[in-house]
Amino acid sequence: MIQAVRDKNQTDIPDDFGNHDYSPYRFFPADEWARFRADTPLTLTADEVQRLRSLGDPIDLNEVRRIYLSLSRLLSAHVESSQMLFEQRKRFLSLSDEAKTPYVIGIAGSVAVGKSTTARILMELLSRWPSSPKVDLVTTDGFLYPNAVLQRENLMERKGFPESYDIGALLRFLSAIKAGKKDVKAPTYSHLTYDVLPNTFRTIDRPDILIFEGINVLQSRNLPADGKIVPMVSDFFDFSIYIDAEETLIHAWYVERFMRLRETAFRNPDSYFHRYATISEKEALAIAENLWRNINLKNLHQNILPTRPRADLILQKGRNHLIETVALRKL
Ligand SMILES: Nc1ncnc2c1ncn2[C@@H]1O[C@H](COP(=O)(O)OP(=O)(O)O)[C@@H](O)[C@H]1O
Ligand SMILES: CC(C)(COP(=O)(O)O)[C@@H](O)C(=O)NCCC(=O)O
Repeated sequence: MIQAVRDKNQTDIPDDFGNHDYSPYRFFPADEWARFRADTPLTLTADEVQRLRSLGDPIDLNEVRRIYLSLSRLLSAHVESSQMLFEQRKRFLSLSDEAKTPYVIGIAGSVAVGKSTTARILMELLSRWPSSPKVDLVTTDGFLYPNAVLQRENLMERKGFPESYDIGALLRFLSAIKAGKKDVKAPTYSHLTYDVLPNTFRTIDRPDILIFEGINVLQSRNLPADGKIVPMVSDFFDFSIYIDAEETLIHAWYVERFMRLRETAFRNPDSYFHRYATISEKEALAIAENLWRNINLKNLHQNILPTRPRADLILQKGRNHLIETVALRKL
């Protein structure tokens, strides 16, 4: 069974030139991957994992042990070597006042695939390594244009598509972070109001690691007609992760989450989706299916999945959000 998944995936992800004959990834079935945790201690408790997981994500301590301890060990090795290189370069160039810059990890994947849970678990685990006590997490939804702008530009049905983000603000944010600037402001988003929060920012002050999570973080931009070279979000990344699953599974997770939100968040009269808490189950299912098919699935096909081969590491999930295979870039 594992072998079948492995073989299928090996040809599923082509190399950078679209070649399906060999893959730039090395594929590890979850149980093999789990061995790389070596003697890394489990520093999270079952209660903490429960607090960190998103609605509908059944991740437990066993999954943290199986997948995330090895991953945090690998990432922390990357962070430590980049810190060592930074110190050596500083000595080599006799630079005494060079500001340390955060190590930036990007997390990409479809809506409802579970990016937030992965990001929060990694944040907690990485902050317990001595080399990176300060880890921050920023999500790209804060960089969406406000609903008023999306409505004016007829983009409400394109929320999450590249044109719905203020990409300039996003690049300015990452550029300030990577320049080692103090107190960089990150805009915030509310799933309750389904809108960016006006004049509400988080302050990011030179963390050791910044995790930057969102559906769009591995997208490249088309070159403008004037031939100017434009940066892309991933230019600021030191490491990137794509969370992957079969489309049918993500579809089910989206719809299940929508139906559970009807029992929880949508009951709040301030929720943008409050009206969906009171309609019949059949009507609500139709709305969820429609949102999935007309917005999120289209976005997955057109803009998210094509970025998967750009990731350094791919976590492939199966049923119940359990990770079955880890693909790590060899080159
Ligand atoms: N309409 C909503 N109301 C409240 N919370 C939501 C809503 N939609 C998504 N969320 C929450 O927002 C977070 C991000 O969701 P999403 O962007 O789909 O990414 P992912 O599922 O990959 O983390 C998740 O924790 C999810 O539970
Ligand atoms: C806000 C989102 C685009 C996710 O954005 P991200 O945090 O990945 O930048 C997504 O949750 C969303 O609202 N999609 C639009 C269709 C829907 O309501 O599901």
